[in-house]
Amino acid sequence: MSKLSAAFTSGKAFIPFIVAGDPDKDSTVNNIVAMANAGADIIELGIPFSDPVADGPVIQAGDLRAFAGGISVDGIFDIVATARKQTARPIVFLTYANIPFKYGYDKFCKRCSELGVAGLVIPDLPYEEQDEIRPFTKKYGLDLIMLITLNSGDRVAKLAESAEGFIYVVSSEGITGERDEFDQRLAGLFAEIKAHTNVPAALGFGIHTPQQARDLSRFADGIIVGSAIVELAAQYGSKAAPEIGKYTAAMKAAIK
Ligand SMILES: O=P(O)(O)OC[C@@H](O)[C@@H](O)c1c[nH]c2ccccc12
Repeated sequence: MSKLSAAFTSGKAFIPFIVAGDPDKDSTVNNIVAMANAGADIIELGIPFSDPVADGPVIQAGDLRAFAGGISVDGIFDIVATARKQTARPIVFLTYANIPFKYGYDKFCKRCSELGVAGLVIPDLPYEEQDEIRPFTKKYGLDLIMLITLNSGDRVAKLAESAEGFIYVVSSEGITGERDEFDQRLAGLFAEIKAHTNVPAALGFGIHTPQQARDLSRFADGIIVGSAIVELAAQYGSKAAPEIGKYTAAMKAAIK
């Protein structure tokens, strides 16, 4: 079984997101280790990008802090290598398609597999263009994470059937960021996905409170949170690890 799918076997999974290099490499390592020690089941590490079309203001600000700290893709690989000495928890990259393309698909995926990065979430990679990178994710044993939204319509079946690791269900239209209400149709979307695959499906976009996480995990196999954590990184800077750890523990406890 894929390492990512296995992270869902002992209950609901909590999947926190941070921006790599926000505000520097050492802090990112500390934040990864804090989230792992606090019970994160998978860690989603964002590779900052100059044109992050799906990122809301909180994550864009994290990207800018990371750029100001001089982050690079190789610097991000260094972060993972250092974190790996302290935790074996699965890591996935959230990356826009241009980054592995420019780095070179083969070299990028090879480096990921050497460091134990288990999968890639590529929000701007259309289903029809997956074939460009899939030979390389396959070659190096990485899971290519499918994104499914309420607007996926009749593509839900083929997306679910080609899924590996886990499925990222996007809760809402638009950009990342905290929300107070969620679409009533989400439970039905999960049911539809489950009719096509046994690959676990996690929900992200807008979730920030333990109560929301608890409610939504009635039908979602996992809960993904980004902006609320990146906000802690903004507030506490290089001293954010204990705060991020506390938040992770509270969210994990809510969905257990
Ligand atoms: O920030 P939120 O609303 O908690 O959503 C998670 C999200 O940040 C993270 O998974 C993510 C960051 N950038 C993205 C771009 C597309 C899809 C998802 C993401």
